[in-house]
Amino acid sequence: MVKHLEYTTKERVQLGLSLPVMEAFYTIQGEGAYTGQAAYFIRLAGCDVGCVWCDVKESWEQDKHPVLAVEEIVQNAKKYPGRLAIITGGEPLMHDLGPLTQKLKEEGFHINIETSGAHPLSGELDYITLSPKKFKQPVDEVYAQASEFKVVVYNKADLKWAIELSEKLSENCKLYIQPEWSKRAKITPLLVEFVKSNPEWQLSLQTHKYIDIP
Ligand SMILES: C[S@@+](CC[C@H](N)C(=O)[O-])C[C@H]1O[C@@H](n2cnc3c(N)ncnc32)[C@H](O)[C@@H]1O
Ligand SMILES: Nc1nc2[nH]cc(C(=O)O)c2c(=O)[nH]1
Ligand code: SF4
Ligand SMILES: [Mg+2]
Repeated sequence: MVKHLEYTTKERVQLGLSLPVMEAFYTIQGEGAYTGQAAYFIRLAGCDVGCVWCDVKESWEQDKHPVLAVEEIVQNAKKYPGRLAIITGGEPLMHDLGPLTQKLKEEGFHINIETSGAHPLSGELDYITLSPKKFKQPVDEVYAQASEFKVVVYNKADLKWAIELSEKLSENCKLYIQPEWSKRAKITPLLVEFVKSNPEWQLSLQTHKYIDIP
């Protein structure tokens, strides 16, 4: 019998050949060590972490967003002059990032990921931003591989939690604390004092929100 070579959409997503994309846009990285650099953001849909203060809750339900072939995602990225791609979500590690990152690499992209670390790594990633969540904690592999650790601080107790978790990171991982956006007026002054007392940590602000760009 002849084997079917055509995959269903569901099978293509399982293999990472196609991915659900909520949005993709060319902007400036607003957070962390790459702040200020032009970047093409690919926001994959689907998240099972459920942060109460998540600023993109529309991304959570995978089925509400179109599924695109990775070739199409990369063709769209290539329309812009920058060659920094940032894969975010939703939780991008819920998907197999092998085929997408392979195509991006073929086109000369440097690839960063924004992740909660709640699922194992996949694909070829140049820079891993781990932003841990109490709602579903990171797996050990992501702690070990993280380039940058970016803890969103919603209340004062989160600072103690950030220090405890940072024990699991590699020695050269950069450490950031970032105010939760709705609490920024109250929390930012605390974070300034924290960084002054703990200079191995740096302050990350969501600068894109202050200047009202995507
Ligand atoms: C929307 S998440 C998507 C990627 C991944 N799910 C994660 O949480 O890292 C992108 C970044 O925004 C941060 N973030 C989300 N909501 C935020 C908020 N209300 N205030 C500050 N940072 C927030 C996350 O912690 C993460 O670093
Ligand atoms: N400009 C800009 N920078 C960002 N850095 C991380 C973002 C994200 O939502 O993952 C983000 C975003 O949504 N916009
Ligand atoms: S893990 Fe990221 S996308 Fe998912 S709910 Fe938390 S902040 Fe939002
Ligand atoms: Mg964002």
